Amino acid sequence: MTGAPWPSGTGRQKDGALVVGGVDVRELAAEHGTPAYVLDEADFRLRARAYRTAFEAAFGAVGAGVDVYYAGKALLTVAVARWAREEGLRVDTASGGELAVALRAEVPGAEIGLHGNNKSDAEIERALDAGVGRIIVDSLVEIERVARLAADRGVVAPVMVRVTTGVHAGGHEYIATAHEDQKFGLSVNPANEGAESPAMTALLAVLKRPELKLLGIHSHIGSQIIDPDGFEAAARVVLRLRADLAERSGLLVDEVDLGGGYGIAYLPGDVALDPERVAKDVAQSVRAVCQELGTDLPRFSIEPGRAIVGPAGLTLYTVGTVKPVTVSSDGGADFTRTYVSVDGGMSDNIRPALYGAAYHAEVVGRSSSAENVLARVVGKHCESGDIVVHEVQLPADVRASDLLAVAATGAYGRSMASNYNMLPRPPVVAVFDGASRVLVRRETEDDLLGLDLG
Ligand SMILES: Cc1ncc(COP(=O)(O)O)c(C=O)c1O
Ligand SMILES: N[C@@H](CCCC[NH3+])C(=O)O
Repeated sequence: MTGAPWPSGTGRQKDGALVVGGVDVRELAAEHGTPAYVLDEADFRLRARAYRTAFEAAFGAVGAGVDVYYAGKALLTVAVARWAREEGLRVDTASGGELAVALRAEVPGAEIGLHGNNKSDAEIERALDAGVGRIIVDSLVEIERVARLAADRGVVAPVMVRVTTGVHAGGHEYIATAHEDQKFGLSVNPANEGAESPAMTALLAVLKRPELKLLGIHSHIGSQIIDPDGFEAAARVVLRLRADLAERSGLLVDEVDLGGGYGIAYLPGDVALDPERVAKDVAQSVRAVCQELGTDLPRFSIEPGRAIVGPAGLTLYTVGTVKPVTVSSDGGADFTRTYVSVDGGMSDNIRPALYGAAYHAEVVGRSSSAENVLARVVGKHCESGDIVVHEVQLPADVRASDLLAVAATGAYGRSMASNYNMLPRPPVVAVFDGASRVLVRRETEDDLLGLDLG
């Protein structure tokens, strides 16, 4: 077993045990316990480099520069932020907490972006004090607040305006972000015919404030996108808005950010978005649009998160209760589904419950010559929707104390984890070149009880 959806270089030993980053998962389980998030450092670096080099090459070829920001919301630890930076990426943050991690990792402020549809004054102040390279503003009221807080400090805040292009893309309604009826950004479409669009109003409002420097326009259309057409469509809308703004104000802004959203393989046989292909397609289309509009090419940036860290991670669990359940099906024959319970669940991966996300799992501590059976991997929470993998074929002899790994959990697993049912959150363990290292330690009951003041 090698290749997607597992980290590159993952394979089986002769006795059937899975090896990731050169480390046998049985060793990982013995040393760090389960459940554990395992992160293949080499795979992360490979993907970070692949995105940077693909976009630099494609955009360079059409005469445009590009910066790649790693979207920290997918998974941000101090080491991960350092890896991103060492691979030539900047870091995109979406809260004061993420900003704190990036700063702890000594990412220079100038290489950090701050997002958020509801930033607090404290978060904006922290960003200004850290000298972040850009604050992506999300509303008219925020423009006024950033300007006021910058004025208090006697600084000029570099800002981008997040716009919604109306391009609908992404794997699930909750992760599509550029349609009209949701909370992010300012629409490029006017509320009434002939009126000014909220996006244009915001851009002009920024230009009026001497405490703000308008760097450019930002668009993020959604997440887990497999068809690159959405990026091209959104780029076209943003470049047109940029040209309209130049006509209105005389200023052709320098930068355009196309956001993140690059899709990955979750299941065997899934095809991930190819960074080289999407970079080439988008670069060629932005050159064509700029030619049509008669404008110079801006500097571009992108913000991939999932595509860098998702496939680099897997979650290692120990199997507990195994229960065959007879399922009666409407009109068809009854069938048996084997419920395989593991020692984590929706607290370490909420994505199946939240988005109906599909994952792949294998028994990884041994080989088995048993036939496969239809299985459902479930967690240990008090919730019937606590499903880790809806449907997967597992060997019929799957049993308590087996190690089970779920692939492609690097993104939005740990970062969206909770303590539901007072479960301590699992550690993040990096593997590299035959050795493992804890990046974030396992929580303990004392950690949780320490928050409870009685
Ligand atoms: C503004 C912004 N940038 C980047 C990302 C990262 O997205 P992904 O992890 O899908 O690349 C997101 C999340 O969807 C986002 O909201
Ligand atoms: N959390 C989402 C990604 C989108 C969030 C960022 N806007 C997921 O797990 O797929």
